[in-house]
Amino acid sequence: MSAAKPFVIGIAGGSASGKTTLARSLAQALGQRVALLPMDHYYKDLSHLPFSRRLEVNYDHPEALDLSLYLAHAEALLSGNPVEMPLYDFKAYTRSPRTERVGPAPVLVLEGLLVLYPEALRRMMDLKVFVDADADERFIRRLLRDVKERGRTLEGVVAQYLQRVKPMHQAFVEPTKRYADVILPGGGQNPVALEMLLAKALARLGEVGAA
Ligand SMILES: Nc1ncnc2c1ncn2[C@@H]1O[C@H](COP(=O)(O)OP(=O)(O)O)[C@@H](O)[C@H]1O
Ligand SMILES: Nc1ccn([C@@H]2O[C@H](COP(=O)(O)O)[C@@H](O)[C@H]2O)c(=O)n1
Repeated sequence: MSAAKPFVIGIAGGSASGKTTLARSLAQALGQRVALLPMDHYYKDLSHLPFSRRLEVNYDHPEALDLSLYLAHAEALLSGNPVEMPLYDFKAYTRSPRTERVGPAPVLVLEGLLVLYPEALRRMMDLKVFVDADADERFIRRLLRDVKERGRTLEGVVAQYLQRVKPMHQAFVEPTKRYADVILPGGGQNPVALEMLLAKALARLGEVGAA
């Protein structure tokens, strides 16, 4: 007997809106019942390019991501098969040589800047969430995070934000908000929103168990 189709939650939103925070809170609450596929790990492998050339890439354009591989991995998990998820190294601006095995689970969370961008991904989702936060708050969070965790400088974060992050957000990320079933204001630390998403996922798990 084949397993029931997973309940698929898509979590999109601008950079540093709180997508990862929300997805991790869901994963923590659901434990083994969740498979988490962060799109951040699916930036194209640029290990063939010298470091200086990697710095010139526009990482906020959909072309920077290996969306075909992301879609293939999401489809595999939806069909009950495990995947070897690439791991991305933000300090090296390329893929790490290591991968991480992600197994199928009753709840599949697809999280990332552009998860609502490809129609094929949207069609897979049972619940589409857009995490919203004011641009100034996102910028401040990103600045703190990128300097602390992603090996960036203050000047570098500011230049990248003005030249690429902001215009690409307006061109590719913000327009996907219209596809969302739920828009969560205030970022990824919204306990009421978390409770609501959990209730929806648990209700679906209950239905699956009863079938
Ligand atoms: N509601 C919030 N208030 C303040 N800081 C937050 C909030 N949500 C997330 N953060 C912090 O902002 C940074 C970016 O959050 P993250 O979840 O990584 O965003 P995203 O995945 O959307 O880029 C992290 O350092 C995180 O701890
Ligand atoms: N080498 C890279 C690859 C991506 N980025 C930035 O990551 C942002 C998306 O991740 P979030 O967790 O912030 O959603 C995106 O805005 C890219 O600019 C990077 O800086 N370097």
